[in-house]
Amino acid sequence: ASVPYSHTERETFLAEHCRPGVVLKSASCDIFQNLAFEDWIHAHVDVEKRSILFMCRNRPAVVIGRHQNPWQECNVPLARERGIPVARRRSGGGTVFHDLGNVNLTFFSSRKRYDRQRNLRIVTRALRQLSPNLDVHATERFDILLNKQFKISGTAAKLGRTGAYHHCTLLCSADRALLSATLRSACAAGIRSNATPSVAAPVRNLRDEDPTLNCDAVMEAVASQYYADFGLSAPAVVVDPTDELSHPGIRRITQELQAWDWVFGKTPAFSLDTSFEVQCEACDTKVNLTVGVKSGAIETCSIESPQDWLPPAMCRELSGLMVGSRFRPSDMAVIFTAFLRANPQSHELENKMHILCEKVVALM
Ligand SMILES: Nc1ncnc2c1ncn2[C@@H]1O[C@H](COP(=O)(O)OC(=O)CCCC[C@@H]2CCSS2)[C@@H](O)[C@H]1O
Repeated sequence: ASVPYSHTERETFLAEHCRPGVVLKSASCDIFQNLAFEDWIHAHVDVEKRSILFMCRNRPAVVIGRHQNPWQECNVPLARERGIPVARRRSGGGTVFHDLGNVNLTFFSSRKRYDRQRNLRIVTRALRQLSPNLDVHATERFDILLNKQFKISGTAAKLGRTGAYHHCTLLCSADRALLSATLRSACAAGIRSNATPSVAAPVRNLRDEDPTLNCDAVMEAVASQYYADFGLSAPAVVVDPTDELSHPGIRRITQELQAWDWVFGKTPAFSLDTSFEVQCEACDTKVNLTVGVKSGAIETCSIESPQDWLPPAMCRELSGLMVGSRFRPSDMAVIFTAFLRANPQSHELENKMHILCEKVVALM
């Protein structure tokens, strides 16, 4: 299918269209819009005829792999508090952090020409062109390492029937403190599941090695290296992933990617076994929580508290109410409020219920 990438003149479009390879650069810094654009290209463009390199940067975001558990991979409550979206991509693999100091590159090609090492060679060559002394090499698992020890790029891929894409990150000047903080889970130790685990690695920014390197220079160098492979030279074409006219159906894809049911609801079944400290008459005591979650909904739940903190009957009733609801803060708030309305409690017990609700929500 032929696709007008932007509202450029017909001549320009035809010229772009006839090329065997084209570089597209996103006008958006929204993770969901950019992931939707990848999906859209994958579904609508005939990559047998020509290859595409799509480049974008995103505002801070955590991007998990298709078969991962967000609660295991990142600090979901912290991300929420900071307004950092968690996105689930369609490709497999591990979790990475994005911000405007991180460049994302997506290489679309036919399945026949799908070659991740070749794509990564384009990237490492471009980097060496900008900074000849840079020690950058792709590994067997398709990471790019700086000085043989620091990861600057991670890879994931999606193979279709005829077409495929390989996407990778490139750390230029990302916020490493925020990267570590968001990728440190608050409850990973208590989670049991067979979701794909990430492979944590020490990371570094290219800018720390060579202060002259920045995202724009890196994107430009990768684009020329990519074009050089086709014997071409041209500027990247700017595309707008919110343009429904040029990309019919893209809004719906964006909405699907943003939905809680996709990001959190698609988590492979898991159990969480954890405990938290609560104050009991000036001394600390522990409450245990065990939940089984399937398709984002709580299937089993048990709350165990010392009798003098919360009566066992109350714990049982609450656990019962939690079963069937979704593993997310808004659902918990509704349950705790409904419980207190139906069972008025002493001021002390009501206070304890609020504490319990806060502790449970802080895990979600
Ligand atoms: N932005 C970025 N770049 C490189 N490495 C990173 C990044 N963020 C985190 N990490 C490190 O990689 C591991 C996870 O490595 P792991 O190998 O488990 O996963 C990946 O690499 C997946 C890459 C996905 C690329 C897609 C391209 C466009 S949308 S996302 C993490 O624990 C950190 O140590």
